[in-house]
Amino acid sequence: MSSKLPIASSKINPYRLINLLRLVVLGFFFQYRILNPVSDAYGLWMTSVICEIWFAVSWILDQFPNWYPIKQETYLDRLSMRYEKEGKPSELDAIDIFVSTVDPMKEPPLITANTVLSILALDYPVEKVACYVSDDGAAMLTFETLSETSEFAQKWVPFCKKFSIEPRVPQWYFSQKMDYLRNKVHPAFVRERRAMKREYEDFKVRINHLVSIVQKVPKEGWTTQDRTPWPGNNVRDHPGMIQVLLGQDGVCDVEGNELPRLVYVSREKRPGFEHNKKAGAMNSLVRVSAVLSNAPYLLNVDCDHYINNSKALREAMCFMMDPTLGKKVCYVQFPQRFDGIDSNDRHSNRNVVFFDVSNVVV
Ligand SMILES: O=c1ccn([C@@H]2O[C@H](COP(=O)(O)OP(=O)(O)O[C@H]3O[C@H](CO)[C@@H](O)[C@H](O)[C@H]3O)[C@@H](O)[C@H]2O)c(=O)[nH]1
Ligand SMILES: [Mn+2]
Repeated sequence: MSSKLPIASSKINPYRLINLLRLVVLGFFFQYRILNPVSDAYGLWMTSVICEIWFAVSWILDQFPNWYPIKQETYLDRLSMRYEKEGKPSELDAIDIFVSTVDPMKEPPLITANTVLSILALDYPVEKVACYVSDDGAAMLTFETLSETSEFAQKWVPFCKKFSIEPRVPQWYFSQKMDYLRNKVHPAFVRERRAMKREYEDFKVRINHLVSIVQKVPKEGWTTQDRTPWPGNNVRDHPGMIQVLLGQDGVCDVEGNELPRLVYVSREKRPGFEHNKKAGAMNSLVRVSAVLSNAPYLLNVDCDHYINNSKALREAMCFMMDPTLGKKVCYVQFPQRFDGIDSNDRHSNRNVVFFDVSNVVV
């Protein structure tokens, strides 16, 4: 196969035009209603009839995209062929991944740890992945959790890569009710899986222990292991904190392979300054990552958005690094799926149409 073939393809989406049309019609209608407020019964009747007609037309317009849906395809093998030539270092572009968290009591540390593990175990050249965790809660609990996570990753990452585990999120992987031996041919798999499950349970207990300790804050505030006070003891007034946890000093996994970089960041907070929530956190991560790894691409996830497909970065790069399509694409949005939905599904999280059908790549 020629390496000149496109690595992603995309057809024009007529939906944009239809939406524009709907907006224009709706705009005219509202303008008409505002200029001619109704007071009599006939006017009210007319309004409801117009609304009904409009919703019918609108529904018909909604059907068009189904007749000619936008179709996007990625070709992972071609991406590899083009940018990962045998005997040469990979030419895939580097990606900095941002994870944000605030309050470890509302966003449990075990969830953040799982998200980070799913990132560290991604199928992408390790030297091209850097994971930055923004802690807006300046919580020592989050810091300690990440430190434990970096230790556990040294076992979890090689296990995932050796046996092509999916998804690379221990909590979800071990709780799946499926035949985990399917397609597994390695004789050591069962043994190593059992050992890894035990390791994960130990890890979970260590994190639970950390969570239980922080329930009672000492009077003088937290102190770090070297007895210095934790700089984030005052959440609203503290200096910036940056700690590289993986990806330096030659820390390798248990098989001797390198791991992606993992960095803890808690931006400076001072009273009287607007911190702009997540957007502010993302801004400071852009600055920190620019100094440390400065990758040309960024991936942004919340602490509870774990990556459920180890090839996700490659999928996105098919669009970004395609010689023709890549020039027109500025971001790729991944569809969201929800786990642990309550039985009544109050927020309609099982409805995947919004993410799967109207998902956009612009
Ligand atoms: O001061 C803050 C406040 C929030 N966050 C983080 O921002 C993310 C989203 O905040 P959350 O309150 O959890 O909003 P959600 O409704 O759960 O998230 C959805 O809505 C957000 C706001 O539109 C988007 O940013 C998210 O990506 C999207 O998943 C979380 O990771 C937070 O940890 C910060 O880093 N700093
Ligand atoms: Mn959230």
